[in-house]
Amino acid sequence: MIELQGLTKIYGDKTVVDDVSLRVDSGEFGVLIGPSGCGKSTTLRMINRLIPASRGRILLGEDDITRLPVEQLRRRIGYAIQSIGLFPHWSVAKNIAVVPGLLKWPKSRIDERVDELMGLFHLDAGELRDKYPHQLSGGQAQRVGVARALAADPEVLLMDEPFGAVDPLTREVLQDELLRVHRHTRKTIIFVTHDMDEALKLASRIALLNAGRLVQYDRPIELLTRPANDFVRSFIGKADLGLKLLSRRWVHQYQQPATLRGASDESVRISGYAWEVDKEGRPVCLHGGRLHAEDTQERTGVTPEWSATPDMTMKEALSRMVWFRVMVLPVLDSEGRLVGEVTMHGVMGQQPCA
Ligand SMILES: Nc1ncnc2c1ncn2[C@@H]1O[C@H](COP(=O)(O)OP(=O)(O)OP(=O)(O)O)[C@@H](O)[C@H]1O
Repeated sequence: MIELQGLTKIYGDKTVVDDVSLRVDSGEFGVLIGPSGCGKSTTLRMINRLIPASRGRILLGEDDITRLPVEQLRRRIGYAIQSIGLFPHWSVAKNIAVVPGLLKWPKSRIDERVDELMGLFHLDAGELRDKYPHQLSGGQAQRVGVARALAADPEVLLMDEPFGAVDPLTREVLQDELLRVHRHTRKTIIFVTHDMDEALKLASRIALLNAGRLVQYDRPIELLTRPANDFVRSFIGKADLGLKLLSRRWVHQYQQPATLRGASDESVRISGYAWEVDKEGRPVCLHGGRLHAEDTQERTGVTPEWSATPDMTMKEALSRMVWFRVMVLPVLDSEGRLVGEVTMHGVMGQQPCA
């Protein structure tokens, strides 16, 4: 657990971190986000004691970090940064082993730990152990940087825009890997980014800073649905707030009972469409339910793409509705049987169930 209490940093007459208080519980994935210059990196550097705080306290578990010997702090807090900072003349293995080496672990334990971490990050130890940083791809170098930060099994991992310099595809892969490693290790993470999509994907809690002050500290869904003020609204809402929101919601939250062909004429009249299913309960086609009046085709064959599953995000379901020009998607179980439907009308008007 990391707790910041009234954390403040003043340079000259400028307060760059201003009375920030927040707590990241054990095993949580906290993300610091905000516009350039809002004080994210300065906050992280104070936590790591790379720079001293002007006021306030930082607790690591029960301990005030200013009272911990520096080598204990380095062991308990891992640090990974965008520029990676790998030593260019050291091999991958030696780079990963920096902190265990400082802690004077026996060689056999260090070797074992290096292999374990390379495995965790899908780095082929046979091929890469003795390579030098300039022989790695950007994604591989980032993995080595994060593996190095985890080498001494710290309680907390601080990450300052670690994926800022890699291409978007590699970035997504690295994000997925980090989520997997987080699930596996349950480390407490504090991650700095200025990319809202990255924050929404990774965070269990997001701290939004502006001009050194903490504006809102909340779960991603709360930030999206209950922004504390206009600054939050404009920071998250600039591009595609609605779609971001639907990327955190799931089909099963919007799912309704399907209207079947042969149901009472009244229910078919109200919904304007009905599903025809085969003997096993798999949908065969939809009668009605198209977006446009010119789509006069009465019976529309159901394909695997034109359907949803309960664990699909509503963003993807909506995208499919738009692509197939339909008002409604069948929701299928793993056997392809019709278990419900989601509708455009439901997305617009209905509060999702918990
Ligand atoms: N050593 C320093 N002396 C004076 N001002 C500093 C110093 N270090 C940082 N600052 C100022 O503190 C403010 C916060 O900087 P910081 O690097 O924490 O911002 P950030 O939110 O991480 O920004 P970015 O997203 O651009 O990396 C900036 O205005 C910066 O110019």
